[in-house]
Amino acid sequence: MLDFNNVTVRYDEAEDPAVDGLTMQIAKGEFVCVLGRSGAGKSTFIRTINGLQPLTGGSVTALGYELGGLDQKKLRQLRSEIGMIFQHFSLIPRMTVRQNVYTGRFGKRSSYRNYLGLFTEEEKQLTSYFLEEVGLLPYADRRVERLSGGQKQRVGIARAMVQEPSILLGDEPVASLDPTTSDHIFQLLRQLHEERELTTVINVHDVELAKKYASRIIGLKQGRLVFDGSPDDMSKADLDDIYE
Ligand SMILES: Nc1ncnc2c1ncn2[C@@H]1O[C@H](COP(=O)(O)OP(=O)(O)OP(=O)(O)O)[C@@H](O)[C@H]1O
Repeated sequence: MLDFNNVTVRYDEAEDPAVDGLTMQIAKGEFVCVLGRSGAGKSTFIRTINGLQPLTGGSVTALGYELGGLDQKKLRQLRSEIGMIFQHFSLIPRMTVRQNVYTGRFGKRSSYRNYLGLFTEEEKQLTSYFLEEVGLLPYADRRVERLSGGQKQRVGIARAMVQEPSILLGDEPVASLDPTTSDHIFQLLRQLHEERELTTVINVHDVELAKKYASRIIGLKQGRLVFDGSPDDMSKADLDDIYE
């Protein structure tokens, strides 16, 4: 499903690489949480999966395609298979909940249809279905700027899901939310992960959330893999090593 082969990313002028020779595979159906200190390379790693982050060395293969070697059309097609949710939601505040969720379909449609805002009956139903799944159907016509942080992230999740992705990525999706809301969001993500048979990779700062919801935990430190195992395998010493 995802294959990382000696992946290295070095930003211009940085002394050390942000991701340093990462080699591993992620299989279909895994729910992976990525842990690490601030600056450990988690966001950079996540962004290599949808081709947002150019590599300095190595290769990433997603769904059988090596990301580095794709033309624009194929890259767009592959990206439409990969949903992403963000820490700061990345929504359009003045648009309604439903309009924001529709934008998740854009990668799957012609620019012409996007420009005219033409949506098929099936796309409308899909949008309503996921708004119901995330508990926001009653808010469908409300502007996003009038929602709470937790509700905004539910919009972000619905937007990713209408894309009908096979892979779901999350870059600190609960870092701006309180602990109870964060737990509810993870519960929802895990539920959708099972229902839609996704492969999920999420960066998270909260170790307890990772232990509760992940099937596999990856620990990064200075861009290197220092832990890779199930939540049950992760000892206090492993955690100390990741965060020291
Ligand atoms: N656009 C950039 N240009 C230069 N250096 C960058 C850039 N983005 C990240 N870095 C550096 O790369 C390293 C890894 O950053 P990254 O954002 O991937 O870490 P992170 O683990 O996601 O951190 P955080 O938890 O704070 O979001 C850091 O040293 C950071 O300063």
